[in-house]
Amino acid sequence: MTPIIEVQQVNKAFGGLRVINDCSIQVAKGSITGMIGPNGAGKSTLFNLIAGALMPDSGRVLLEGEDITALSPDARFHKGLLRTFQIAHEFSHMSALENLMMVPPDQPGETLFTTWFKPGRVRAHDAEVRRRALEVIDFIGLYHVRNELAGNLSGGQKKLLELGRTMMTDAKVVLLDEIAAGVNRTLLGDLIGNIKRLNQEMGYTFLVIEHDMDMIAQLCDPVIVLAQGSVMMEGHIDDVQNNPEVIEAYFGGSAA
Ligand SMILES: Nc1ncnc2c1ncn2[C@@H]1O[C@H](COP(=O)(O)OP(=O)(O)OP(=O)(O)O)[C@@H](O)[C@H]1O
Repeated sequence: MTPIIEVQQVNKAFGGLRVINDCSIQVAKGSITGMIGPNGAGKSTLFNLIAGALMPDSGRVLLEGEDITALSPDARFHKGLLRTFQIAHEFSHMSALENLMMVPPDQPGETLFTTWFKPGRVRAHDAEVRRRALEVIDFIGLYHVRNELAGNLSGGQKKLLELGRTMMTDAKVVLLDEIAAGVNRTLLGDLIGNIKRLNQEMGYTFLVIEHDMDMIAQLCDPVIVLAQGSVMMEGHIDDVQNNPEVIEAYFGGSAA
């Protein structure tokens, strides 16, 4: 396999609490890799380390073989590594289509952060951006609500819109953090279908943190199990779910 993301012997502590413990993972290019683990296992922390929101105390993060450990989240975003964001409060009063148009594909000097908070800087009426946004909104099945305010969309529709925002960029790897939470079953089916299409038709690699085992089973292979900040096992979901150590980590002791 060709890794697109490599986490090499990463450690991270908050105060005295060691949350990521000599952790190494590889995400294969073209895969939809799942990450599961009991509450507090360090999944979100690891995501933040990969996305650049946190710096490791030691160890390295590589994207396509390049050491990106010292890069900011913006720099990683421009290299095609991104995570979905909840629709920010400020943008809930804009239409679904406009929300997509706020994400410029590749404008030097513009970042997700600056476009999010300085909408005036974005050429929102650019015909090319609009054309792309219309394509994307059609792809994610929200064409019929394109002019609805984002704030009025259902929880599931918002998740689809978040996924659509990644399509306004030249994403290579998308980190999805609990995207199924609060989404009804019908829209969850749409979400899973879209993630698969983005993977198969557009070559996106996904790393997915999810508590919803159904979604993991339908979507992810392989699945990485994180426990106490390091990898407990990695494999097909069937093997993971039948592994006694994993069952113990989830259901034994005080773990949720
Ligand atoms: N900024 C922080 N400062 C201090 N402790 C933190 C910080 N972020 C996370 N932690 C602690 O690190 C541990 C791992 O948290 P993390 O959110 O990464 O786990 P998780 O596997 O994503 O859990 P969950 O499934 O509940 O979301 C927890 O004990 C948490 O309290």
